[in-house]
Amino acid sequence: MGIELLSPAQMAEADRLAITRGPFDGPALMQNAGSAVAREILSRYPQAQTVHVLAGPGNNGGDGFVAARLLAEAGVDVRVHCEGHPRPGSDAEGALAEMRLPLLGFDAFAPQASDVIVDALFGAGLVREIGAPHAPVIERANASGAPIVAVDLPSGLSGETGLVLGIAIRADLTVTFFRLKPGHLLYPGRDLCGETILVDIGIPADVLADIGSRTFRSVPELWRTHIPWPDSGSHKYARGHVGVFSGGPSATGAARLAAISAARAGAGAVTVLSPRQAVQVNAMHLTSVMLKRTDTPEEAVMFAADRKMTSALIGPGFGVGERCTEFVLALARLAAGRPFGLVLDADAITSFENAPHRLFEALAAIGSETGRGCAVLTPHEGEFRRLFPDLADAAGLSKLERARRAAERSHAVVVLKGPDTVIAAADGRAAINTNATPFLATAGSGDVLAGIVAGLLAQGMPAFEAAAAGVWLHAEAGARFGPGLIAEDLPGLLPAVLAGLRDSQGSSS
Ligand SMILES: NC(=O)C1=CN([C@@H]2O[C@H](COP(=O)(O)OP(=O)(O)OC[C@H]3O[C@@H](n4cnc5c(N)ncnc54)[C@H](OP(=O)(O)O)[C@@H]3O)[C@@H](O)[C@H]2O)[C@@H](O)CC1
Ligand SMILES: [K+]
Repeated sequence: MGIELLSPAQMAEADRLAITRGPFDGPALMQNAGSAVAREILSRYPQAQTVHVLAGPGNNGGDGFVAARLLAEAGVDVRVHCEGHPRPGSDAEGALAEMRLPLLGFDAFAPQASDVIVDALFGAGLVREIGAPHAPVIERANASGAPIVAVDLPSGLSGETGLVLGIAIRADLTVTFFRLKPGHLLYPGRDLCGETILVDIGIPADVLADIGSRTFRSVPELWRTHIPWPDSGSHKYARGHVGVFSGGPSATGAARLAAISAARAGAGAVTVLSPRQAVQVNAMHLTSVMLKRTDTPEEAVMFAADRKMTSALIGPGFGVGERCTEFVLALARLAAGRPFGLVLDADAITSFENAPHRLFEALAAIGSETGRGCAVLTPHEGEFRRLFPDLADAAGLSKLERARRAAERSHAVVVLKGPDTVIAAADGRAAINTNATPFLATAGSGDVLAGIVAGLLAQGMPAFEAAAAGVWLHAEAGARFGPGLIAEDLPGLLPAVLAGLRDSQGSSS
């Protein structure tokens, strides 16, 4: 299953290129698409009394006509509901001509819970909010209790944004073609799709080179080759040195959680940099992780240079305010002159709420050339809004696009967290993570994630890949533990997840 994600416009281009190059023309691709839908229905719902096919005015409807014909040929009672006629000369018109089943209007659509519904109203061509006569049909389908199989996308769901345009089908199964679209993975779209299966309909993969998608599913295939496995010659400082900044005496746990996570992600050495008042409490809880009293940005920078620190994490538990911004700006200056990964989370993000441009200017100076530093921001939605209020409030802008624009503006890799975490780089690449578990929504979980990313950066992993891998590793660890998970459990689960990754070189999920 390819890892590229295509917007509906890119998918239309893929169809067009495939038809131009062959071997399949438009009607043949439609035949392949419709027959995949019919095949799934026959194998999953052999007991269905009646299959209702809802067909729209475009080629999505055409897929529905093909499926209807094949199901009828297989002996299924099929009722096709449609209003209007496909565009003359379209592939859908050809599919309708071959079907030879009576066309029923939407008024005659009265499904029973024991039936199956095929939603072929709209797919990639949905361009505006759904109204009459389609909205009431969608409402009736959703209320019927019958399983719904969506062709390409649940109608009403934007394949580009994952958002609903007015009203949308709530499918049990979505059968889509060639490559997934962002809307299959971004919420609420992911919920509306039910199970999503991807079918090869004969579009050659080489059309992707012309389309140049820069959006991906974040699976190991995307970043596995950049994971920094040690070799026999690696000594501890060759595996990177991470500095994690601690808060005051009553806010030290977050830094320690992050520090141990960085170490579990493979960093050779990790130091907690602690203000004087918190040194005692940190010392009581650290063993392999080192501790350094650090009260000023100057001390931090000096220590980083002396001890060859290769990444730093600041924010978790640190405290919001001018002191935090000074540390961040000093670390950004440090990263501008050397290979150094800077991870900014929680309070390090919030501290710039009133002057985000100060942060963005500092991060711009880091640049993104090889051999220089890099920055990763790991906001949840609330923190994102503090730095990028206009993007957070832009109606109709997808999570993917918000993260992408934020990365471009901040000159950093942005990890916009949530059940569908998006990782975006300033150069336009973006990935959607898909292995999250709701059990990760627990205190301290974000500190662990930030620590893992800092640990990977310290070992020289490029920022976009390190951020994407960190999100995946964190989620995978959470999924393995399941119910009862607390953040403290996560670092200890990383070794098994990493070992699985190393042992499964070549697998794609
Ligand atoms: N040969 C191929 O190319 C292949 C294509 N394939 C299939 O084709 C699908 C894409 O087909 P498509 O481009 O025709 O788009 P589709 O989703 O059917 O809708 C377009 C129609 O809907 C209309 N419309 C839009 N929004 C509306 C609204 N809110 N309310 C009301 N009307 C609305 C729009 O009207 P218009 O904007 O033109 O007024 C237009 O008439 C793709 O998802 C896949 O299933 C596969 O078979 C593989 C081979
Ligand atoms: K559909």
